[in-house]
Amino acid sequence: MSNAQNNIQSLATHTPMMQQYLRIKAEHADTLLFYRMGDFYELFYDDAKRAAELLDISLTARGASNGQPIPMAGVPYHAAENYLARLLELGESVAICEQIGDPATSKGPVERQVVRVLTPGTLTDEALLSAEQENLLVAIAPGDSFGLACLDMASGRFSVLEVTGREQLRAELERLQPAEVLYPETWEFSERELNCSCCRRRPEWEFDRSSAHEMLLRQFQVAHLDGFGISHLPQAIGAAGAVLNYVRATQRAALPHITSIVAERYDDAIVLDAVSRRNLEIVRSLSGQKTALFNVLDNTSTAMGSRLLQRWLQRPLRHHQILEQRYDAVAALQQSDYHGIHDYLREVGDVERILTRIGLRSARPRDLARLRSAFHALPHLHQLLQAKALKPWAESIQLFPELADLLDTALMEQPPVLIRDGGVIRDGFDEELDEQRQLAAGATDFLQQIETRERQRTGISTLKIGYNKVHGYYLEASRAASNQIPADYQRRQTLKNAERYIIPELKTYEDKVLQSQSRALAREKWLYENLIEQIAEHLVPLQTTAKALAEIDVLRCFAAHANEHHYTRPQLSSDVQIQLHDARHPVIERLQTTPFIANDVALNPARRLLLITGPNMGGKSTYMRQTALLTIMAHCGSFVPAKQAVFGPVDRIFTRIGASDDLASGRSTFMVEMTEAANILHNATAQSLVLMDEIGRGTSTYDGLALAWACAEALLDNSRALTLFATHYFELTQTIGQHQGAVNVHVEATEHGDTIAFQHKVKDGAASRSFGVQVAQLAGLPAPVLAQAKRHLVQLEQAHKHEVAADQADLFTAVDSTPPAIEPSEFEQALNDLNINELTPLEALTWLATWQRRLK
Ligand SMILES: Nc1ncnc2c1ncn2[C@@H]1O[C@H](COP(=O)(O)OP(=O)(O)OP(=O)(O)O)[C@@H](O)[C@H]1O
Repeated sequence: MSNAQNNIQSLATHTPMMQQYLRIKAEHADTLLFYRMGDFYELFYDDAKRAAELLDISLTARGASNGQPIPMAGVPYHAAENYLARLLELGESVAICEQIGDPATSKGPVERQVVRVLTPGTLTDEALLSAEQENLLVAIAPGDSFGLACLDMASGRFSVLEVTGREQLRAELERLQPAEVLYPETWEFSERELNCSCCRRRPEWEFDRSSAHEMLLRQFQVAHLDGFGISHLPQAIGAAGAVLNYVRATQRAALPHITSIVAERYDDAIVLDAVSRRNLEIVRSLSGQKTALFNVLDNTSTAMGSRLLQRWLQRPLRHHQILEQRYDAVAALQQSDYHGIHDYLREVGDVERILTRIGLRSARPRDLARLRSAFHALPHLHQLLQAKALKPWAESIQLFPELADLLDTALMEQPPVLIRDGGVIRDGFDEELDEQRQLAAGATDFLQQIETRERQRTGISTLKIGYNKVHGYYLEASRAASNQIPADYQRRQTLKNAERYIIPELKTYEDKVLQSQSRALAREKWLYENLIEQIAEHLVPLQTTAKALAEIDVLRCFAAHANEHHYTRPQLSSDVQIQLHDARHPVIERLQTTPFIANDVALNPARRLLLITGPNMGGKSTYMRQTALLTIMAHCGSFVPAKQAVFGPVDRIFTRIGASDDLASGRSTFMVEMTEAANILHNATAQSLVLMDEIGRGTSTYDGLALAWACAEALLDNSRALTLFATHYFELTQTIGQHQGAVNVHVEATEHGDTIAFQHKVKDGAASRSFGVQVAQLAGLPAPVLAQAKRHLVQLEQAHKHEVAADQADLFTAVDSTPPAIEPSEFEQALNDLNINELTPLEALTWLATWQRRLK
């Protein structure tokens, strides 16, 4: 039991303020409570210890309550955002408890209330969010299938989906990368499976379908859910209910920016399992560096465009009609002034998130300033999007001239960050505000007149008027001038070198200044809220506009790549195939300084398995990966780096690339490899693209070869998937390579003496050798080890040949049996060079003894 819980049992023994704290804390047991005390947020007891540790701030004590010192840690109110961001990043949630009563009129502690609970998955504040990434809250409703609901709180995008089996669930979680996951408390599983650092058990009733249904109807103010196409997804509706329940509880406000919900169908997109997503380095690279496909493609103009590009890459669509529409748009944008569109989109900025803050009434003055520049950019953008193919987008973009006017007249040119101190609304916008401001300014002028007059009266040239919260307005003079102070001055404060005085006249004007200032501020806040209210009335068309702008941003980015890097419009076909002419790897061709060699790919039912052989470092993996990446790009609507590209239907992409131990789940390299292969063999269909890289290498040669052989056969005969199968088992070129539907291809390399040159060109036919030893030499393996390896290689190849001859089986005959040239060892060379005829017996013995010593 925590200290706080202990303490609440004996509330009466605490100070009144601690009683209030403990009562509020009891309702927020799992969250850190930021308790407002004047200019600080303070944390007490266990919260204080935890925050002190996580934030590296000092842990002190605040007085005592119930006879014990109270552990306390605090952060200044004005710097709280930084601390909050760090805590949320660490997966913590924070309840913000503000003073809502008036300290002047309160008896006992000022009334306080939790106004918001910040959790990693429900953030909307600009300072707490990363502009580059979506921040998703996902709820899982387990049952026969898994219902998933996913809310991007910062944009209001809400979607549901149902998947079957844990593998699909894992793949979706890998795609979504949620910031926070909710699940019913009765669900038995390991949180590790959820791929999220912040998992929360929620009461079962929050997932109840019928109350979820009711909540959704209320949220969208509709009579039934048919219009959203989610009625047939009962599990997912339960999950959506859990999301809404949670967000309501944490935000403590209406959620007007969540205006619809969409059903995603699992089969609408090319399915990528969790492993393949990671291996293909689509959005994140395995090394953590910015070398994923997304990093190369992302030259969007807005953060909302960049996030959309990630979403598209994570979920390549199978719907050819939508893809053709996107290709048409990219082609039209290629011909348009896409640099101009880029510049205007930069003016638009992250409208998507600003609109959410407008909806939640938490927008800041600079949000409105950015919205104003967006409104100014809209007519220009509209003008630039006149091409026929861009009509669907142009029609969704409205111009909002009346809101642009409103913001032009209402908002200062460069408003401050916060409305708190005013200075946001322009002069001339509101008569009453102007009047109060003039009064405040007039009184301030008068104060200045008093200062000048008093300087003359007293003869103290340094006399000046100042203000602080405790003493109000005062006149300050240096201590040296104290003998010149008139009798009507009343001393209020003594400083090291100065004295502060007040006079009755000053007090009168102080009241006037403060009153008019606070009236002006109150009026300004009211006007500001009104402004937000007026914009919020247009929330739905504004959101539609933002969505269209984000899509145009991504399509414009595709058009720029197509022009600048010679990408080609893909052709979509209803016949199963992937035909690429002169295709390049979109990432490697940009990152490496040497020229990239383009290659062809021809996969179709008659050529459904390409058995790729060739030297290490030859480019086998690159060739396979580029085929998958181009398939993904084409299915996002992007053009591709190739001279020609034709894609038939693709339902899934599977990869079995590279292997690493999965020590955490107790699986060895070989086990991981086989589990991934099993998944492919169970699930691949004739429309799947399968990449198999060196399957079987994790075990003994014959076991590995036998397994690779059997897997390739199963892919050819059962799944009939389009397969790229890279191997160093050359025996397979004679077995699988001759199978109907399979074709041998190889990456070219030429040997020059002891070294090897890679051509990286993929050609029909089988390769004969791996050149492993030569590649090892390039890698800097010590010369004696290399020489030894060459000798072993000859022995092994000869033994292998005899074995095969003995079995009279020609199946495993090495394609190239010429043993590589072997360099004599140093000893052999020395022996060879020895002229025995010229040696005395003693010299011969000495020579022998020297070599014996050396070899020992
Ligand atoms: N088509 C190409 N054009 C230019 N360079 C290439 C090409 N393909 C590969 N390379 C270069 O060769 C390197 C090795 O390629 P890759 O990893 O694909 O070889 P591999 O055949 O799979 O090797 P291994 O059998 O050792 O796994 C790449 O990192 C890249 O720098």
